Order: sequence, then C-alpha cells, then structure tokens
Amino acid sequence: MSEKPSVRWGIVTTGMISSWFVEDLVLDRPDAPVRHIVQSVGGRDMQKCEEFAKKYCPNSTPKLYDSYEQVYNDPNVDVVYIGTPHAFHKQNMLDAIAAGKNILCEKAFTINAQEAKEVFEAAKAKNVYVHEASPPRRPLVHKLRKLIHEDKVIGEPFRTFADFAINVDIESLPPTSRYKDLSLGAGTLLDVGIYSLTWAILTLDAGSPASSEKPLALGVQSHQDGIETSTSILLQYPSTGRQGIVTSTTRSNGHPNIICTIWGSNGIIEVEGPAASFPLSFTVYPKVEGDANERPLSRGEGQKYHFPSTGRGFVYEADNTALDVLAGRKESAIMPWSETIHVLEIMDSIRKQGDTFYPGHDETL
Ligand SMILES: NC(=O)C1=CN([C@@H]2O[C@H](COP(=O)(O)OP(=O)(O)OC[C@H]3O[C@@H](n4cnc5c(N)ncnc54)[C@H](OP(=O)(O)O)[C@@H]3O)[C@@H](O)[C@H]2O)C=CC1
Ligand SMILES: O=C1OC[C@@H](O)[C@H](O)[C@H]1O
Repeated sequence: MSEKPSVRWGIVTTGMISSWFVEDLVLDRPDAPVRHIVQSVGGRDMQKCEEFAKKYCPNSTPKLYDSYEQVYNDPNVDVVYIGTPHAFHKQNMLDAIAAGKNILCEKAFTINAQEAKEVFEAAKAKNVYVHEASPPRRPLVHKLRKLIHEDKVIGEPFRTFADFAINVDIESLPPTSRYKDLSLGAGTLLDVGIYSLTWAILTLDAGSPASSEKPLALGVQSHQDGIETSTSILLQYPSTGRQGIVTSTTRSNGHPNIICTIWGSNGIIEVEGPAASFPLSFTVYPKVEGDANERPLSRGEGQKYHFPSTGRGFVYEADNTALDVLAGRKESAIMPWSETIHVLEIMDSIRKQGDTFYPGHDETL
C-alpha cells in the first residue's frame, strides 16, 4: 500500500480556534486523503504552548516556539494556520508570506477588502498559497447548492433568512477580550455575521464563488460602548431580484437548530445545526398550497439530508488546503481570493452604513 502524502502544519496561537482545529487535524481518519502533521506550535507564551501540545496533540511532538515568527521560519513547516484575532490577520499573513509560507487563515480574513488585496498581492509575488477558512463551505453545502441551483428542488429560490446570534456577556468580559476590544477587531459582523452573509450568498447566488454577483446591500448596526453588537442586512441580487435577510448579534442566542431558511417558488429548505458555523443537516419541504387566510398551515412532509460532522468539521478545510498545496495550487476553488474580497467588500459597505470603523485599518474605507 502506498504511503499517503503528508503535510506539515505550523499552528499560530494557542487560542480556542487553534485548539479546535488541531483536535480535528489529529483525528485518526483512515479515509483521510493526506496525513496531517502538527509540525510546530507558536504562541506568545511557552508555557501555554506546552500545555496546548500536551492537551491537543498528545501523540505527536511538535516543535514549540514562543513567537509566531519562529513558526514562519521553520523550514519543516509546509502550511501555517493562523488563529489570531481579526485585526492581526493581515500582518501575520504578510510575515508568513515573507518567509515563503503557505497559509490557511481564519475568518474574517482581514478587517477590510483593501487589506485582503494587499495580502493577495504579496502572496502572488511570493508564489504561495493562501486560503481563508470559511467553515460552512463543506460537503453539506455542495449538496445543498446542487439541489437549489441545478436540480431546482424548490423551484426558483427568491429569499433567504440567515442568522447567527450568540449570547456574549460583553460587560463581564475583560477589556482585552476579542469580543470587546476594538483594536482586536471586535464586532458581530466580522465575527459571526460573516456566516449569515455566507449562507445568503451560497443559497442565492448560483455563480458563487467563481463568478459572484454583487448584490445591493443595505445595513444597520447597533453598538454598545463603541462595539458593534447587532447587524441587520438586506441583500438584493440585481439579475434575479432574490433577497437575503442577514442578521447577527452577540446579545442573545438564536434559534437552537435553524441556521437559515431558503424560500423558493416551489418549496422551502431549512438548514439545521447548533450554530451557523456548524451545519449538520437540511430539510427540503414542498410548497404548501392553501388559502392564505387558513391557519394553521401545515408544513408538509420534508426530506432530510444528514451530514454528520467529522470532529468539528475543520477536517474539510484542512484536507482541501493540504491537497491544494500538494498539487501546487495557489488558491482554493472553494474559497478563491476573489470570493474573500467579495465578502469583505459587502461587509465594508455595511460597516460604512452602520458607522463601524476600526482605527488603524479603515482610514481609506
Ligand atoms: N472557524 C470557526 O468556527 C471559528 C473561528 N474563529 C476565529 O478564530 C480567530 C480567533 O478566535 P478565538 O480562537 O476564539 O480567539 P482566542 O482569544 O481564543 O484566541 C486568540 C489567540 O490569539 C493570540 N493573540 C495574539 N495577540 C493577542 C491579543 N492582543 N489579544 C488576544 N489574543 C492574542 C493568543 O494566542 P497566543 O497567546 O498563543 O499567542 C490568543 O489565544 C478569529 O479570527 C475568529 O473569528 C473563532 C471561533 C470559531
Ligand atoms: O466563528 C465563530 O464561531 C463561533 C462563535 O462563537 C465565535 O465567536 C466565532 O468566532
């Protein structure tokens, strides 16, 4: 039996998302297309790195560094995974690119589209791979999009509601929390609204991500102590008239199981899961005919499609990145550079309307 190709990861930060990502990376998956090796872990504090390695990759012995730069410069690292707060992504990526490293960077890729363009220009000049981790873009999404856009199982889709609402007690958090500190990129749109927006794009725009259409985007945002804590967006696609209602908040948890609902001329689809970042199934319901004034309307029998997650689902972006890098590709087909810019441009426009600015980043917005 031939040995699987392997990819060696350098993990930047010992924070929460890095721990989730690494736990998935080291899962024992006989069917995985590649062997993922946690080659090194870098953080600001060596003790945290030691604890991280012991807890999340107990069966391997990554090299531990008390700076991110040492990960970028480790000659045995093939891909750097970046899990810092949003405001640092641009500089972290520029540093990794300067060292010639391929990158998988957490969402939101950068604070604004201009920063993303600078990163992609640098990546192009150094001929390295860069991919924004966009967790919902997993096998469930590929099937959902086929059913909506190719098989037309709900007829002509005409609107999507998508919400990501989490309860964060911002007042009780320390001022250094990434949910509270503007200089770290705090705000719901970049953190969780990006998922709601992604669900709307995926379900309304058949051309996405290869040739996404720019929607009209109207937005309002509300703030608490200078931090944006609720965003509501209306989207309209000029070529089809399709509409999206896209919301996010840190003021309360949202629906316990419904991530988004897509209405079509011939039916409805509900995407289900505990969070917009964690879809697990969807159900296709036929259109219920009947008198508009007749209540209650019955739902009709739905057909459910299950997509049990492997780990927390980060294996998909890890595998895709590894396969892309091994094949010498510089962009991901699932999340091409143009799509990262497209999503950020919509968010830039909403933040301008909603008066959310990040000093040190948004001066040219
Ligand atoms: N894909 C997904 O499902 C999720 C993605 N995310 C994304 O991951 C990124 C990080 O989020 P999360 O892991 O929750 O954040 P955490 O606060 O848990 O971790 C961020 C890490 O960044 C490092 N860091 C460097 N400078 C600072 C600083 N000034 N203040 C705080 N931390 C700093 C720290 O690591 P160290 O001390 O080791 O240097 C810290 O642990 C964000 O982009 C977020 O949007 C978050 C949750 C889920
Ligand atoms: O990406 C995310 O998903 C889960 C949320 O709790 C978190 O704030 C966000 O960064």
